[in-house]
Amino acid sequence: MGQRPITFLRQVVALCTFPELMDSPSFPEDAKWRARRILQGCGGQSVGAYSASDGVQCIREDIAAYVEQRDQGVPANRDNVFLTTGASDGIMTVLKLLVSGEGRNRTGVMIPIPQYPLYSAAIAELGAVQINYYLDEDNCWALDVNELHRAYQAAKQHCQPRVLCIINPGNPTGQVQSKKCIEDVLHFAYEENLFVMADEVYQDNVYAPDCQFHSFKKVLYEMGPEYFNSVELASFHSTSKGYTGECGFRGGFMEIVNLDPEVRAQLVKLLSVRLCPPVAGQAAMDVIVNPPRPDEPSFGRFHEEKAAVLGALADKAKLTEQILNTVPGIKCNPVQGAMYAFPQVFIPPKAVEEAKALGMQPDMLYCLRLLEETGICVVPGSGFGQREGTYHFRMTILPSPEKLKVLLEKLRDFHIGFLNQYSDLQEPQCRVPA
Ligand SMILES: Cc1ncc(COP(=O)(O)O)c(C=O)c1O
Repeated sequence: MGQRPITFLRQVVALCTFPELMDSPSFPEDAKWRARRILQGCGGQSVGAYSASDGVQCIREDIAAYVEQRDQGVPANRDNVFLTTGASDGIMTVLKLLVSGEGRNRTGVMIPIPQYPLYSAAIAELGAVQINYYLDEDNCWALDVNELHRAYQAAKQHCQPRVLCIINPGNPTGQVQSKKCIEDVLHFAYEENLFVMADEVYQDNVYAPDCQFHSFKKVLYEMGPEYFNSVELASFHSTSKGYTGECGFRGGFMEIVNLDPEVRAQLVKLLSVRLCPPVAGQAAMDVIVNPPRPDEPSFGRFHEEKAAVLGALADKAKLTEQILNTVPGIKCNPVQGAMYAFPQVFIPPKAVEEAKALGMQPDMLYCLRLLEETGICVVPGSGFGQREGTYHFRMTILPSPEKLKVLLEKLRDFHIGFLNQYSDLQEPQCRVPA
């Protein structure tokens, strides 16, 4: 998408992978210092060696310190931190750990709809029961605790709901949940004895001025010791998102609190089977949790680059929402965070009929036609789940502002042409009130 890598991160990883560069004057001392420390942490002094299965110890310490600072002093312990191969690996491993039983005793996993499809795929692979709870599109994709109760009660008839997954900020929906909402969710999890999986990979991607990222861990702490010492919570982070976008490094971590020691032992065994996450990815994760400090030489450049990426993403989030909402028959909620817009599109009944005759979802027909006519690739809402009778697509806000504008204008022309072709001259209308 043309985003330039954060220099400091690449410098540290380059030094770790090719330590001869330590002698080069082109690399700043703070990058060398971090690389030396990481290499010392790797028993073999090389990122080409396996690390401990739960990750390089000094990186786990840096992560614990970062989480503690992020959460304004809420204690974090490196023993609860596990490096992972991207967040995906952590999410899959935790689900694997939690799913068991047969028939009515099979583990049920509550997931948001729309969801990031890793969850439905993992649930299918593990043979768990998927329990859908719907996000409220009319309320900026907020999570309503009444909907959690509804989904839980219905599912209890045929499985054992044990896990509650939340994605905040949301993919594909781009919402940032309020502190009150997180409190309600944690209260519900406490009451129903659910294991909470908080996917917080977009924690640095919050753009709306009236929104703020609240970690589930911090909110749990603020609810008091009864909650903080009992609710089982796994939170996930990654090098793939934020201002780094280093998804190819496959770096990530999870922090798990209140895990029973015997279950923890099983987790360590599961993690050990896959040896260790990529050590270069662990080094990249370390830079994110241990960036240059104000008294270090790379501080200025690092913060300039970080602010430029996040500032551009915020502008593009606004631009995407604004342009999409000028199109008749498209309604887009504010992109408060993450990296996507998930607008609702009106698909005329004639197009719906045609899609059905072709054996495909109407939004798939729409997205395929868009791809064929314009070369623009967006993902149909049916891939993420949506309320019956509504249609959406997901697009990223990642292209440069100039490119994004051109893409959105092409999309608008395509959409109007699509409506004209199928509409029988009726007024296009979205189900979501304008
Ligand atoms: C909500 C969410 N969770 C997890 C992931 C997986 O990220 P990773 O690259 O860290 O495995 C993604 C990737 O898009 C995501 O959007």
